[in-house]
Amino acid sequence: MMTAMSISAVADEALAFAGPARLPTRWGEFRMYAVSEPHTGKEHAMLVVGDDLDSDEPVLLRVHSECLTGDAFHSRRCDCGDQLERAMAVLAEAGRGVILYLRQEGRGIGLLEKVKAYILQESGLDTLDANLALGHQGDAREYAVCQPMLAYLGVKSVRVLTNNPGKLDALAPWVSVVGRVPFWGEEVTDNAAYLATKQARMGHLPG
Ligand SMILES: Nc1nc2c(ncn2[C@@H]2O[C@H](COP(=O)(O)OP(=O)(O)OP(=O)(O)O)[C@@H](O)[C@H]2O)c(=O)[nH]1
Ligand SMILES: [Zn+2]
Repeated sequence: MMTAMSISAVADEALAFAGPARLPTRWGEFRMYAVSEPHTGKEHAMLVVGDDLDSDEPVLLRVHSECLTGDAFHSRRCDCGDQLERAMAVLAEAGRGVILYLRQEGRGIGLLEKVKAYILQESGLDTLDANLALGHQGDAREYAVCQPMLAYLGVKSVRVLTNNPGKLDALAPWVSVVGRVPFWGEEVTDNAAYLATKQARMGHLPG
């Protein structure tokens, strides 16, 4: 949950937006925007399909946190890459929707620390305890930047593709969250324990 201070910190900040540019994909054509956050140096992305995002009809929304290992390398330690592909397929099929791709790798701890966490997991810790053992929060992500990103697109109400109720709570102050679309990636041997831990210890809803 964001504090009022962190919400206003982002709202007051001059984000830089570039776009839209065409992004043709195997699922269909998206419009892509880049969003630069000066105070962190992070560059987020927005993928958009369809029009009239500012109408009263809720927009399908996926808020996806960066996972280089899953999204780019197709690692099966998690379900992130599969979720990203499914989100692109669902939105392209629906003909209207938004993906906010947030550069908060490793639930916000960064790639270096995530790899350290993976090594700890190889000696028996689960995904939550590995973060804690390294002195991090279990989930260090924050979603305040979603507010100006959605406002830039004119999005007023959303149906969110997620199994993480925390994301709905995080978005609720800024946009009308009218529903949730249950959303998960493929479960395989290599990610089964990870998915089980998310449900048992991190508040995730079952698929
Ligand atoms: N620290 C850490 N981060 C991980 C690990 N596995 C995946 N991640 C990161 O977790 C984030 C994705 O979070 P998830 O818990 O899979 O899913 P979610 O976004 O909370 O929920 P959904 O919307 O239902 O997908 C990405 O930033 C990944 O890089 C891990 O073992 N350790
Ligand atoms: Zn992942």
